[in-house]
Amino acid sequence: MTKTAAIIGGGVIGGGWAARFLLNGWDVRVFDPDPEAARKIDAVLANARHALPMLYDVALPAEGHLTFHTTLSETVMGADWIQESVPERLDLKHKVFQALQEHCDAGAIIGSSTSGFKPSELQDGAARPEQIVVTHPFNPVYLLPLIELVTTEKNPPALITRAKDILTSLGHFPLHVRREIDAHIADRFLEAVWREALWLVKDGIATTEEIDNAIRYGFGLRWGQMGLFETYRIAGGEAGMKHFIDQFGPCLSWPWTKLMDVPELTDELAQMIADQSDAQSGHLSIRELERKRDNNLVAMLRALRQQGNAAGRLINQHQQTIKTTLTDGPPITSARRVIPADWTDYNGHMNEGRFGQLFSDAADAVMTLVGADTAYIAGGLSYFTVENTISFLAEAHAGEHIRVETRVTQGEGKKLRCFHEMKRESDGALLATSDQFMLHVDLKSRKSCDPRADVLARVVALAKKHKEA
Ligand SMILES: NC(=O)C1=CN([C@@H]2O[C@H](COP(=O)(O)OP(=O)(O)OC[C@H]3O[C@@H](n4cnc5c(N)ncnc54)[C@H](O)[C@@H]3O)[C@@H](O)[C@H]2O)C=CC1
Ligand SMILES: C[N+](C)(C)CC(=O)CC(=O)[O-]
Repeated sequence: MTKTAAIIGGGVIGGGWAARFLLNGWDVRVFDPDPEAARKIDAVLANARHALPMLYDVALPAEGHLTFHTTLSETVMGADWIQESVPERLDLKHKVFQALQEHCDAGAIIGSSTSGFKPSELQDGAARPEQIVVTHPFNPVYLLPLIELVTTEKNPPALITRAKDILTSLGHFPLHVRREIDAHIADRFLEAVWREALWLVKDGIATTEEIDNAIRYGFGLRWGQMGLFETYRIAGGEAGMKHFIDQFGPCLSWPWTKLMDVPELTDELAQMIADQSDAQSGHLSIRELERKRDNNLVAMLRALRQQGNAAGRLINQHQQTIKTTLTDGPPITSARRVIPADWTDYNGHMNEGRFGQLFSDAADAVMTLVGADTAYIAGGLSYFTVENTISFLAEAHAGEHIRVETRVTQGEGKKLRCFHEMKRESDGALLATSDQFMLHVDLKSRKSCDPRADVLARVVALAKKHKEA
């Protein structure tokens, strides 16, 4: 049964949560008194629909239904997950929890997006404190995996486990913060870095752009794949972490940083920062900046997927849980996906090599269907493509949803031949075809041989069925 999420507060963060749930097949109800809320969520959704599917090599589940509601009761009634993302004011959050707990199921999980409040502060005075946890996301919520799940001893272990499972099923990485603390874990770092940056601007040491350059050309790249401690472990050389601490630890008490001291945010300082930021990025609208950020994030995350590391490993694991059903056809829908931005080239369209990749993925699906799957290959038998004729019929672009339809045109002995048609989902346009001829091989001798009897029987039956249809 389709699950339902209730989004309370549909601003920057609520919109991101709505997109994450919707694109993973949940129905989403939104409550936000702002008359502009639907328009704002639409804009976030447009970004999410462009970016999130590009992360995966398979199609995401069918989108859920999005509805807007004028009462809190209608929004939360029967919802499985309620995500509060109203402005960062404790009195407002208390008011919202009080009102929604009058109508929501006692078994529903209530997550708060709060950047800084501790869960015990949120639970204070609630009718059912055990339902309320902090689920602190990172912007853009639809792309960044981290959710800081902060709990108290009032939250039953079963609820915490369920919360982790649901977040994981959405492609998130739930980091369980077991001991609550103001601003959780990540925002404490972000604040420290931000404080230091404000000093550097105020003291005229660096502009906003120079500070951003110091991050994006250097340690920002390191942090994205190894974090802080693993990076510093390497920086200690062969002697490792202990040597690193001995060498650089004393610097922490030298006057390298202003540490806890916060510059007064006078109008003058705020204006200086705003002016520098305008000079740096004012030529792009917020939507253009978001699109640029999202495309960069997708490309970086896909690179991490290829290495099977950090957030990339998580996305690989999430993809395994997305169900794709292969049927005999004809035709077999052998691939369905979105074209990622990093598959396009200097001509502004999908590069020819990626057409080959897609047809190769389609052939893999046919192999799985006949039983020549990963276990079969690990056992030493497989198929090799020996001939492939591709016709390029129309351009394909980043963000387009496409599918490959395959007919098995020959299946006898060692021979397996497929005719693939790549189509655009939106209008059914035929983008390319591939006539692919494969031979069954023994991976040890690297010579052609007959398939295992059961695989051969399926290949023969499939070819017969497709010929007769
Ligand atoms: N913006 C960010 O980078 C991040 C924000 N957060 C947290 O997310 C929460 C929301 O922040 P943003 O989305 O940035 O704020 P926002 O100002 O963009 O959105 C807040 C939304 O809540 C709505 N709202 C106000 N009162 C409401 C009520 N009684 N019921 C329902 N909706 C109501 C507003 O109309 C607005 O659309 C805050 O707790 C914040 O700390 C967490 C992570 C990152
Ligand atoms: C600025 N902020 C404290 C609201 C930031 C966050 O909470 C997380 C983020 O997305 O950077």
